Amino acid sequence: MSAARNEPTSTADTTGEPTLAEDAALARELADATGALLLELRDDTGPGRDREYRGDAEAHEFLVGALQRHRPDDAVLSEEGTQDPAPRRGAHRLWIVDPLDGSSGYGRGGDEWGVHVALVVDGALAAGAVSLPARGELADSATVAPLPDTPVDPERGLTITVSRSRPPVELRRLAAVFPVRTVALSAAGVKTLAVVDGEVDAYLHSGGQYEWDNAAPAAVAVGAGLRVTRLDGSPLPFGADDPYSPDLLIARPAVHDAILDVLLG
Ligand SMILES: Nc1ncnc2c1ncn2[C@@H]1O[C@H](COP(=O)(O)O)[C@@H](OP(=O)(O)O)[C@H]1O
Ligand SMILES: [Mg+2]
Repeated sequence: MSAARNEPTSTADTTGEPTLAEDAALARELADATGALLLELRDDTGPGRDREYRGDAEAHEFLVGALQRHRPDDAVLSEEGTQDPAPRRGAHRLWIVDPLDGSSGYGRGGDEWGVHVALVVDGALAAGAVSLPARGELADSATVAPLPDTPVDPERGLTITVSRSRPPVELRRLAAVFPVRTVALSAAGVKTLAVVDGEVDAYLHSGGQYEWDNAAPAAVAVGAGLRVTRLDGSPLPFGADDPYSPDLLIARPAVHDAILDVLLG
């Protein structure tokens, strides 16, 4: 992909590190630009595996190339990049990106796919953005609107979004305590923004994922005041040699507490 595509004009301050707001703005602009590339590619190709593979490869090439130009000193972990941990081990600043999350749905032609761009500083999530181009949604950790921490209504129960292909086994334990309605969606960013937008109460996943699947969604969710943890209540891992990420729960604090009370009780 050519470097002529619209990219942010801001660059890192050479006298010091970019601010979190600058990093969040860069994440947003690169997620948006990568999403525009994927929309164009989608419109130029027929549905199927070829579109899926080209989407993964071309989005990766564009996004990682742009990050290297804007933040040349930073390390990058991309789903489509090298899996060798040596170049990123111990990095002070590590970008974790999924150039195309929900790639099989992208190949088929639905709207449940997105672009994830996140920054981890010294092992802690610092900034991130999620673009859902086919849904016209774009959110970043610095400017996302806060979600009110409304208490759980025990009569109404909880609406929980889950993987379309791999729904979590924990649902059964929750359904024994609350009325639970599930909303199956593809792609981690799609599910997370459904929580951020207040369309559902929680996103629950178990059975595995990778850091690129949840880093940017988690950053946006935390920016909106949501709580993001593993199902045992511990923080999500970021920057490990093995990017496997076993499970997660994303919800506003009142809902997060109510769900963990059941799962840990
Ligand atoms: N059990 C599992 N093991 C590995 N990856 C998983 C997984 N469940 C979900 N994922 C990944 O998490 C992302 C969202 O999945 P889902 O839509 O099922 O919730 C997808 O990323 P990709 O589309 O980037 O591969 C998918 O591959
Ligand atoms: Mg993914």
